[in-house]
Amino acid sequence: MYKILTLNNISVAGLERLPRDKYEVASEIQHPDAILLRSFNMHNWEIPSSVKAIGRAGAGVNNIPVDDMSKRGVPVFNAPGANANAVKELVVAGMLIAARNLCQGWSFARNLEGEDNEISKQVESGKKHFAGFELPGRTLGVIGLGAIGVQVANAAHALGMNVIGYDPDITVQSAWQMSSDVEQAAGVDDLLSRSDFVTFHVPLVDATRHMINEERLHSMRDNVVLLNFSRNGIIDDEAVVKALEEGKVYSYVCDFPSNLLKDHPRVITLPHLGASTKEAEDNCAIMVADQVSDFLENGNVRNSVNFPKVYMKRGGKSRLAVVNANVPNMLGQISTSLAESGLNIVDMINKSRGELAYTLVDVEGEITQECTDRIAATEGVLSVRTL
Ligand SMILES: NC(=O)c1ccc[n+]([C@@H]2O[C@H](COP(=O)([O-])OP(=O)(O)OC[C@H]3O[C@@H](n4cnc5c(N)ncnc54)[C@H](O)[C@@H]3O)[C@@H](O)[C@H]2O)c1
Ligand SMILES: O=C(O)CC[C@@H](O)C(=O)O
Repeated sequence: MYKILTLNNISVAGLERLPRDKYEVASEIQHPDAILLRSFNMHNWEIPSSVKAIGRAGAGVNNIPVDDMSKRGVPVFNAPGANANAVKELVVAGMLIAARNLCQGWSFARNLEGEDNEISKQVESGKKHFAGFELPGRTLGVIGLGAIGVQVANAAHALGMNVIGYDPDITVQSAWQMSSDVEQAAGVDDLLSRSDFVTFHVPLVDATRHMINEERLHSMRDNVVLLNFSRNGIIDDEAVVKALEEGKVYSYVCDFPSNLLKDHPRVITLPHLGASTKEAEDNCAIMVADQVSDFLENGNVRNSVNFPKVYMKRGGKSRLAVVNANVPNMLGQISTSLAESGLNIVDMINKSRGELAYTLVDVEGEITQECTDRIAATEGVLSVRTL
């Protein structure tokens, strides 16, 4: 029986992929084999030594100590693209909400008082304060052209906007999926100087932290609208509030409320709703549950942020899964240990990623505890499992 600890609400559609005869799933459980989570902050939280895999039912993994997990030989899985449509829809909504002053107008309407004919008069005299502008012909800058950025770029283009994108590491897959009308910016500064709206779809890492600061805000067009559905920390919020007060920035729409932002009249904060649709929650949970169970049961690795992609169809009687340092002669030592136990190799795959290497070996006979202990004791081996 595998034990799965959930640290956030994970959609039932995903949990149903873990059958009860093989999996015990709970939000409190001792010695879990794997953890499923969404935004729970795992930094400064003691991850039990029994954990063999972590599944993030979402895209961003900045809440998980990925480097520490790599040192322990534990793969971290995520769900690339599974919530991209949900975020795209919210970005489009955010542009419209900002351009048409919908929050301010709604708040005005909700506070109207008096008889209906009096309300009608206030509506006609007050609405001039909420006049907005339209999207076609305006330029949207998209920073980060991965699963979400590409969908946002295509949707904005379909709405008649000019779209400029920047991503130094765009994948071939993203490039294929993106409208050929999306223009490539020379860099962040080039994009910022030409955009009426700027939206961010990058992971939070050292290189993206405070990518929008006071200096960059000055280089932007007047009345720019900023949208941050990526992560708190990518934009220097204090600098944006200053730029809003100076009239440089028109509106700031983001998914990360704070005391500084939540009551500002030109800031619209939402409670981290980007991925909060039934469809996205189901997609993410199904994807990570499948990936984690395939790893626990078969050792296969799909969509890991720290492990190489490894898939091997089951053959032979038993399977050995070894995580080790990516140094010479590990494979030689593993196969020697198997040979010393009289085990014949049926199939084998070995892949590396950075400092890690991962091997699956199918053998004809039963792998003994003595054999796994010998492999586990080999210098550079981080973990060994028989499956
Ligand atoms: N608000 C939400 O609920 C929500 C939901 C999903 C994702 N997110 C956030 O959005 C981020 C992006 O998600 P995704 O699914 O598109 O991820 P993704 O990995 O598909 O795309 C990220 C893209 O950013 C690019 N990138 C990295 N550093 C860059 C830089 N310095 N400049 C420009 N581009 C850079 C990468 O090359 C990649 O193409 C996630 O990491 C997460 O933090 C938020
Ligand atoms: O789980 C969520 O609701 C948010 C997920 C989102 O931030 C992500 O990075 O995928």
